[in-house]
Amino acid sequence: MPAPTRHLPVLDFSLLSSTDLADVSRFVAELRHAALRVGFFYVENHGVDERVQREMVEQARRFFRLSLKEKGEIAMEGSPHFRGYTRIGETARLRPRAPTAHTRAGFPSAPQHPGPEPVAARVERAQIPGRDARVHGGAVWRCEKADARRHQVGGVRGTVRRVRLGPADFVEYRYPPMGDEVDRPVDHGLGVGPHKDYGFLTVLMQDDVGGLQVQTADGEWIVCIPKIPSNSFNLRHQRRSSNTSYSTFPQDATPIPNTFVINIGEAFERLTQRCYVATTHRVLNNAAGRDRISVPVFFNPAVDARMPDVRVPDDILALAPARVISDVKEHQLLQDSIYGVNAFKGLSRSHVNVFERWYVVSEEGTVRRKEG
Ligand SMILES: O=C(O)CCC(=O)C(=O)O
Ligand SMILES: [Fe+2]
Repeated sequence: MPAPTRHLPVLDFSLLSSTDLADVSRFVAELRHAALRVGFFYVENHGVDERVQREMVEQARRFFRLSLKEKGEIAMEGSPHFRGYTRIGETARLRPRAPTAHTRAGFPSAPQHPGPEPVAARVERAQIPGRDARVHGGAVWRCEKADARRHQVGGVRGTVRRVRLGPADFVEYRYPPMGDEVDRPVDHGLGVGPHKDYGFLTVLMQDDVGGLQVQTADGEWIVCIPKIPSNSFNLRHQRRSSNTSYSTFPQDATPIPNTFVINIGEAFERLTQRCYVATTHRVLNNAAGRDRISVPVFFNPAVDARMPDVRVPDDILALAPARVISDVKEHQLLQDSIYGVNAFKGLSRSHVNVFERWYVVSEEGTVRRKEG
């Protein structure tokens, strides 16, 4: 098995639309390599207008600048489905030493469940000053383009299609810098601690501040410099790297303008019998003195979807990494075949206050909604 790579690959998404099949095959081969060996990669030439991306980040900034009172009106605590605003330090305040304690504010704004759920509906309809609904629509990555080609990526063609998808889960995050006087990060400096995403695929847009880090299969939190041979950005890094070790680099999925960062999640890992491993990642509060804004879109199975048992071809299984070291504990990983059961457990761990407000655990250990 080849050694795990220390570069985050950059994939040219436009190859997928090429009329030359060799381009398409190249893209698929690179995608397979990126998903198998790194679990994290950038895409460029994705077709989403830069103006829309800028507007999206601006919109998130505008949202986070609203008063705590305004944001509090759509606080997550009001939603049994873990939708809505979480303020800076909420998890840190509740469990300062817990690994889930971190310093960021978040606003998951897509409704998770169909049907009448008053708070989710309120969040969806909320009249947020300066918010332009068209930007939301435009910024969702054009996945259907990839889907239309239906290429076999590592022997799981058709498999993902057997799992019913939920609505894309759209979140805006703000990470204050270390030393922020008002929103002081917890001392360990984690904007969000080591974790794997729960679902299939995460497509992340980030501003230019940086702080996202990736853990390699050998357990190191390393330098993930993008590998773009023809790009001047990377040439700068390469020159600096000529006689230094990787670890002297900033250990970030360094922002590259006009790219998205993509990673696979635990649902994909489970579905492929851990052949494609969801990569552990974290975000550090930065020392740059500026807020960082990120906008991940999570593509997940529907909450009530059952993950099928899929036979992964032997030649693909043979490519699976023999051993992956991760800061995420095994027992926190997808154990249940119903996707939503796992997602619920994860959300309950991260948002203890929301869980305690809406749910009780019976003596036998079952969880149910509180009455009234
Ligand atoms: O903000 C980021 O860069 C990553 C966020 C993240 O990993 C998550 O919310 O799952
Ligand atoms: Fe994540």
